[in-house]
Amino acid sequence: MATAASSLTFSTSLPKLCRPFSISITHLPQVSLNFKKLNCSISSALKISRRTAATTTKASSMASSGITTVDQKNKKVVEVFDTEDELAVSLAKYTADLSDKFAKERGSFTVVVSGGSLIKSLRKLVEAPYVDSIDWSKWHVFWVDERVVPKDHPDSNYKLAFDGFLSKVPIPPGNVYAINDALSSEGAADDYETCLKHLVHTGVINKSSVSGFPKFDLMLVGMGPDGHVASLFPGHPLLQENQKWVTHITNSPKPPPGRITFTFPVINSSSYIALVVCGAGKASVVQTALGKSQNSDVFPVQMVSPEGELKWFLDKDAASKL
Ligand SMILES: O=C(O)[C@H](O)[C@@H](O)[C@H](O)[C@H](O)COP(=O)(O)O
Repeated sequence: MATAASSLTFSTSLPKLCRPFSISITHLPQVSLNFKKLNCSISSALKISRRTAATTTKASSMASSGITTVDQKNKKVVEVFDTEDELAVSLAKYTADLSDKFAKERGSFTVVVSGGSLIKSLRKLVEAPYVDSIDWSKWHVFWVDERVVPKDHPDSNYKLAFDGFLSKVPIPPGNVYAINDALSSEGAADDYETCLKHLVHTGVINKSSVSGFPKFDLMLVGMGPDGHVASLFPGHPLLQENQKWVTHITNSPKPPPGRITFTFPVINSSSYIALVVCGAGKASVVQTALGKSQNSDVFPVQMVSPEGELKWFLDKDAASKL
């Protein structure tokens, strides 16, 4: 495991983007919307089965542990856990399995994280058996969105991930791609996009043969109570961005206002997306996205439709209206 240090210098091999930076750490340290997929009833669209039993169960009883629903056509899986702790155990295994798969297949594993409660849900990865069994040297870590603040600021998604996860595993520092926080929001977004282009060019990040956008191996993302993902908020024009890989927002409804964010074409080119949603405050949006709600709003989370597999990790509170 990585050890704490009072001052760490992270550097990347990139001259322009993801420039080398220092941080002092005191304590250790194709947007084509497929509306056919949206608002469909789970009972009609998904094959529902118990993971641990051979019996078929009804959609209305989803809110109990170990129930998996599979939409084979759209490669969508919904799993509901009794507790967030059980969810975290399953999320760690899912991530570790994909790490093994991609490390073997392509010699690197490109992982994108969000901020928010997701980072806490990754805590089992830094425990046995995964902390010792995962080949962390193959990991390359990116942010699906970042607040444009210094890296040691309490609002920084980098700091959140570093304190809760990255400082506890031996990922090579040069494989951790933080934003250049010396730039404006617009400059940081352009800089991050140039960084991604370099890494696609050098083959670290795959490129989608379908969309032409970067194809990350795994995105681990949360969802806000308003249905936002990354920094793509309901009703915002950025939802329609279909050219840029990374864009910026200066009026985020969730503070702080200045952020960069991946666009939907990048998100939806992914091989795997784990959408991690916990808490009763998110149950209504989950119901609209996955259940029988008559709500005609289209939340950003409903625009998540990767080339590969989408897996929802829900706790029973978030699934309580299904
Ligand atoms: O920078 C951010 O604000 C996050 O990346 C954001 O997109 C987050 O993932 C969701 O808001 C869910 O956050 P919670 O899980 O904490 O509700």
